[in-house]
Amino acid sequence: MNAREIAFKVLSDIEKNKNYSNMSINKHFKELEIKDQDRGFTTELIYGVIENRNYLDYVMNKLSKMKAEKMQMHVRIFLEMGIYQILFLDSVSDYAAVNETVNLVNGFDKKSSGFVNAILRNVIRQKETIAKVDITDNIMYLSTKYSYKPWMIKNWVEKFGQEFTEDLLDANNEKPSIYIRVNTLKTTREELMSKLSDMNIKCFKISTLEEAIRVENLKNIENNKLFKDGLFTVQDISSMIVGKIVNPKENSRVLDICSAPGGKTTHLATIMNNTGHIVSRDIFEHKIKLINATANRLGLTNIEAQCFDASVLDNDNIDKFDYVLADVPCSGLGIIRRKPEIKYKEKADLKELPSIQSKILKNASKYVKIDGVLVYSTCTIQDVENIDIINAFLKENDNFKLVPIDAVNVDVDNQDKGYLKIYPHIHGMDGFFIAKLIRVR
Ligand SMILES: C[S@@+](CC[C@H](N)C(=O)[O-])C[C@H]1O[C@@H](n2cnc3c(N)ncnc32)[C@H](O)[C@@H]1O
Repeated sequence: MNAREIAFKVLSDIEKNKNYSNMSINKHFKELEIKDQDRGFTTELIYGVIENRNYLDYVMNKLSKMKAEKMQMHVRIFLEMGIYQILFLDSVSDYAAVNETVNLVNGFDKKSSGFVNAILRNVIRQKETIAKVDITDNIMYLSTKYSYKPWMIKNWVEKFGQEFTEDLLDANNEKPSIYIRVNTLKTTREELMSKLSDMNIKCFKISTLEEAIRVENLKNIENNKLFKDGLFTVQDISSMIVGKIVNPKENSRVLDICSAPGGKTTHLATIMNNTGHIVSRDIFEHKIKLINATANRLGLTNIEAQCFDASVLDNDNIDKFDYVLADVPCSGLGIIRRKPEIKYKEKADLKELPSIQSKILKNASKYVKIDGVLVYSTCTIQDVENIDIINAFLKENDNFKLVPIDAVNVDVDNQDKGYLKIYPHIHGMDGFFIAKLIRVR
């Protein structure tokens, strides 16, 4: 199967089955045995189309009487793929973009190929004029140009201002770097970098985190021998910072109440040098095996994975833990670079989150011993899911207080106050919120 065909299959799967892009890509790449040289282009095409869908449909609508939202799904996706290649990919000639797309349509639905061919040729002919977004309303202009639901742009412009929002939108369209976390139980950063370099993988040390490496050209990770041997885990810097802030001592008792697939849990277990005991919970049974698989691969034996709903109070574990991490479910608006489909979430879909987050935080606090640490984190930049949750919690729980964060030097404006607000365009990493509290009595 060629790269464009696979991209079409993945895009259809994401749309039909509401799957996350990264999961659908992994699943299809595994099942379809894609050639190594096709992985990059296929991934770029999939992410490019999702990232720019509103804009691509806007361009399409300028040329077609039948509007994008009325088209059959497959015809629209073929057109989005073709227009994306013409307007965004310098590496693909206009001729190839049209011909390859039309060939694909022919094999799928012959009667639509003339229509697709005509639209794509018109895109090429009128490139200069149709590529421009001619919308005067600021919110609609930005939500078309950058492809977002208008409510998100409106929310950010009101909250952060125009310049901040545009910088954020630009950063969200950038390709995120890949970072790996060294399994310090099995190797050192230097040794791992040298082994990766032998595989022609470019490595760069991250000065602020001693276990972090930025890598380039690391493909087909699950089949990489060093990965299979458990020498590293793929994890963004922001997520590693959460582990650094919890920073559990050896032999302590830790509870991670929303822990699948286990990125932060395995980091905590490593920081503890595989001593003590970590109870790693998640509400989904099928995700528990992901935690166990990663722990096994990394050679960690101090993790006990359990299926448990964090919104239900577990009376058996009150006051039992030295450290509790609540890495709660959230809107994900800080990780749009990695999951661009988040741009199209409806406001209503996210309405319930703050009350779930508050409930989970409240329960999490009950498991913390006196003098114990409670860390709350999200991968979103929305105050309603972040600092507002913490402030409301502190109002009702004066036995907890925020404590200055000194494990990292990231958000100098806030970390002395006990929390970090991380933004992709300011800090060059996933957007996160992390608060550190201690139980004082
Ligand atoms: C942000 S993710 C956690 C990521 C994880 N800490 C890591 O670093 O790999 C949030 C997790 O919370 C889980 N979750 C959602 N609702 C939950 C609940 N009520 N109780 C426990 N886990 C829940 C989700 O299944 C998801 O795996």
